[in-house]
Amino acid sequence: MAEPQSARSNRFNNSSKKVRLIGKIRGLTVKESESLSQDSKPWITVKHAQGDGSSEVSTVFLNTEPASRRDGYELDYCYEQREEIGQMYSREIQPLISEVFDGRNVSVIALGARGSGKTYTIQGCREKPGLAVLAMSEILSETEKLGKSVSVSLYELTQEHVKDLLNPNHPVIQVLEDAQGVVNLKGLSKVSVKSITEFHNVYFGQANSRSTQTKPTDSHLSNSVFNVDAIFLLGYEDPRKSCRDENTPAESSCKNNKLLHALLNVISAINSNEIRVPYRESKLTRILQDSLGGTSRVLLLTCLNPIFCQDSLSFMSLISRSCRGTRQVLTDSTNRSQSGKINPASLSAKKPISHSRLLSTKKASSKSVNPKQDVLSPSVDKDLGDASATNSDSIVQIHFEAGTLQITPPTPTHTKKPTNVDNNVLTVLLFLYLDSASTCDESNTLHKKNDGSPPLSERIREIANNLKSICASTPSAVKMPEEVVAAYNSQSQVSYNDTTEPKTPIVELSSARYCSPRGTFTNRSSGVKHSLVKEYLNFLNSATKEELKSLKGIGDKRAGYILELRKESPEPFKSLDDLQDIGVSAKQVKGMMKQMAADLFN
Ligand SMILES: Nc1ncnc2c1ncn2[C@@H]1O[C@H](COP(=O)(O)OP(=O)(O)OP(=O)(O)O)[C@@H](O)[C@H]1O
Repeated sequence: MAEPQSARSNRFNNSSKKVRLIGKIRGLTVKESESLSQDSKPWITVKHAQGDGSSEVSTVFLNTEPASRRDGYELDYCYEQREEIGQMYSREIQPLISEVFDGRNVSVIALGARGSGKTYTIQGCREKPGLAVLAMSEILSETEKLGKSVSVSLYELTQEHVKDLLNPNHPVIQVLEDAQGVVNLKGLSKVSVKSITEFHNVYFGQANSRSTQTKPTDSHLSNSVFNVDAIFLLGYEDPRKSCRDENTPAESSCKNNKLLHALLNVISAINSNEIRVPYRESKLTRILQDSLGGTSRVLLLTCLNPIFCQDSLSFMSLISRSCRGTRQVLTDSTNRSQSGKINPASLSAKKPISHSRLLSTKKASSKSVNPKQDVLSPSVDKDLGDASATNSDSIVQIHFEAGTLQITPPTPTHTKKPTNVDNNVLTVLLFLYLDSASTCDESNTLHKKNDGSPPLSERIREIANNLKSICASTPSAVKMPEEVVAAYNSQSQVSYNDTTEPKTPIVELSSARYCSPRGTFTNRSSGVKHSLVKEYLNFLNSATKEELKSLKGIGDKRAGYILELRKESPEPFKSLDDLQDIGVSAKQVKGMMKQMAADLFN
């Protein structure tokens, strides 16, 4: 089943893309097969063709209502229903594993709507192992040959908190960044695995193996450890749908989609070679920073439902936008900001683009650079026997972080970034699971009226009063003594009448805005705005927990999280953008600032 090594290497080494985007249309379940009539046409069709150079491309057509409309999206390759997981593995994953052993980080990220086959593809079941299990099997075999060992960590990301699932108490793990910018999950448990059975036991959550082997520092991991991360995200859901669906908390969907958007924004930025990659948008992307950036390879696997699914359609559109810097699928420019960043608010209104538009966009921007990839994602919290029995809300994503043969030995702190030198150590295996039960409680309180007297408001009011008094005590016109005016006029071509403030003749302001009353007012207002923002950030960087809680939009959890961030870095809030790290959106920030400014006049 495996391809020859030369063929495998070519597929990746010749690629200049940073992110490889592939699709997989899942097979039909028995129930689906029974319910489909013989003559029903598939809603997805795929056309394979030769792309630029020797690469192949697949165009995925989604037949939507009305029946005449067909939307096409271009992927690097799309695996059809008949194509087995084993084929995908040997074409896509196996070559990456070789690269992992050559020292490159690789991420495989599976995304898709509910029921699109992510779990089946990544995790599989005992009879039909998925990509992650096949990959682990190969990694174990390779590391054994090299005399290395593999260890596993398992964690979940809930409401931006990382919890250690291998510790029975599920403690919250701190995400720390050291002076070199290396992200560490402090104290995360690791379990050594020597066989695929042991891996299964850990991966599928068998309690015995967890309770007996979990220690943050495991002595037999001290010298020969291979590092793999697995990330499991929740499935994408169209926000409009979750609002109508009583079984799906809209907040949960919104929170999960936010993480997905943050991830896709990062991928988009990487893909477009942007200088600033927004890793700080979420804890997820901060954790993944080392796995996605640099020379890492990223394989994005989009899973598709074989039966019409609105979420799959929306998701295709979303994913195509995030990857358009490299591979052009159809893109909808109306849903993107100028920077190319995905605007979460626009996602519910996405409109797939026509095929012709897609193809023309592609021509314009199909040049890309180094690809990267990382891991695979399995679902983690349910019985292992049947993929369908696993977590129901999944999107996505597994991620194998690959180390290199020369990596520093693991310490009690899990170090994700492979370093380059001396020790014969690969790295660790992590699993990350995003909790579908997360809520947006705190963000919902952002605009609620708070009866307390926020200390920050008081401080801002004080600043405003000081500014007012300064303005009031500064006359707009100063009457100059006559002798001064006369002396000045005698030396200058410029003459002043006796009611004007002295001015320096050589200074000419380029715009009337600066000297008009309106201009002066605008300048002063922006100064006040700047002071207000600065004071607000100072406050977040220095206030006590109780003081923080007196602010609108900051509850107990968020205040606690701010204190955590301050432990990681003394001044975590340098701009209002940094508030996104505590789950406050740009829109909410704006609302808070407006409210604060309005409070000054109350
Ligand atoms: N290739 C396939 N052949 C047959 N059945 C499949 C295939 N892929 C997936 N299925 C079945 O389709 C259903 C949905 O798949 P799966 O649970 O993997 O989707 P998912 O994307 O992980 O769903 P969720 O987001 O709800 O977790 C399951 O019953 C699974 O067994």
